[in-house]
Amino acid sequence: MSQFSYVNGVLHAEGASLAAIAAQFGTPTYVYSKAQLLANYASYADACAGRDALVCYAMKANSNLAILDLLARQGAGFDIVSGGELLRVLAAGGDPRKVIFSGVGKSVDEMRLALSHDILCFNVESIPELHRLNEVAGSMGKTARVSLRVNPNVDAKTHPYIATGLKANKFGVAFDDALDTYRAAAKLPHLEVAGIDCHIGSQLLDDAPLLEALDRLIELIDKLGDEGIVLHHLDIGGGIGINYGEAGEAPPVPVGDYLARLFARVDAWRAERHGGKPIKVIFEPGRSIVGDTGVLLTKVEFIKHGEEKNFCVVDAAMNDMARPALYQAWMDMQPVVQGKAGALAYDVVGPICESGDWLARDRELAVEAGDLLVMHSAGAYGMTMASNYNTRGRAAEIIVDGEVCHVVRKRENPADLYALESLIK
Ligand SMILES: Cc1ncc(COP(=O)(O)O)c(C=O)c1O
Ligand SMILES: N[C@@H](CCCC[NH3+])C(=O)O
Repeated sequence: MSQFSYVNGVLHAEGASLAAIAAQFGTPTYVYSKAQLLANYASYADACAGRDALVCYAMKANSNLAILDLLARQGAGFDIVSGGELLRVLAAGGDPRKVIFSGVGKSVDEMRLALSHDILCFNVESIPELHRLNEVAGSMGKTARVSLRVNPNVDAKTHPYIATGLKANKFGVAFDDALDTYRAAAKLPHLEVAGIDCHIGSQLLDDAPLLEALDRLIELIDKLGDEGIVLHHLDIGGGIGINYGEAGEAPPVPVGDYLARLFARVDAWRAERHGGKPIKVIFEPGRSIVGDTGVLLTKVEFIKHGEEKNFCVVDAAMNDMARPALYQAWMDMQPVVQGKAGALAYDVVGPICESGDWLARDRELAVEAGDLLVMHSAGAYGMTMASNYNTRGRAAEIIVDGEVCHVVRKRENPADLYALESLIK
């Protein structure tokens, strides 16, 4: 059940009116529901209960400290892609020993930082990265636990910009090169070969490609076992996609069903071919944890009737939410107050000087200047991909808990944006 619903014609987040939030805190503002966040996390945690499994929330989806803290308290680990994200985990009180470090371009400094905090595992993506990590670990007198990100060459059937498991993508080690790469890793003195991982793409509504990727990883684990390379974990990467509300969208497979199928395969393989030996299963979900946890609340500045189109100009823009501009993503927009007559087809656009600055196109909306709109399912890859283009301060972020609103990030003001700049003396 969604935590965003209309009460007496006004959209609420849990028990808080979005109209009241806009009046008190201004717009644009990201508003998140704590109950939704915890329910989404529980859909993974419950399916993992009693198993050797770890949910490493992919914090690139939303890295607000308060969100990380809430998840850490539930026992979550974190999937990070930078030293900055590790520092966020630490600042939020997360456990670095439940952190896995993904990404194709880890710097020496980032490796040092992660090793000094004894993270669970580095998800390594290339041979040069293995050598760099071996050297850095050696120089610190440490051993780095590594997993190889294997590219299983499975078609994730998602938007080409967010498919990552095909041969043409920059990510991972080719499936056919994986054994040799493991052999090379096993010889390096300051590395401990601990796992195998993959991430075939984001916004997958069906679990069939994920299960196909699992089968390919298992195939490799068997071959590695034959050579005496025994893995401690297998990491299947990101989670299931979510619905954005577009007509004709297929529903996402329920997380519990996906995990049940995945664990059934793992169990059968362990019993039949892995000699019953244990293996930890790691998940890196992002969007399915935070996507429908948040909305972007925005105010209509002007209604503009162009020659060919009607424009609803709002105070949020592509700098606040880049997904439509980047991926032509369809995001649902609804008025905060229901029941107005006189709907017209509008393009909802922001104030930025780019034709790509649109949030929604050809939507039937009954709106006038001063009205409030929300963009639904904006909790993932919204604030984390926001920029300061046009010297626009980034939006405030609020977490609603029942009727209580917590400001978990203040709105940026222009002085914040040029605080690090200086004039030539
Ligand atoms: C390595 C890695 N893990 C996990 C994720 C999270 O994916 P999702 O938000 O689809 O669950 C991503 C993003 O696509 C990723 O690149
Ligand atoms: N940023 C993307 C998802 C890709 C995430 C990174 N692997 C989105 O908004 O859909």
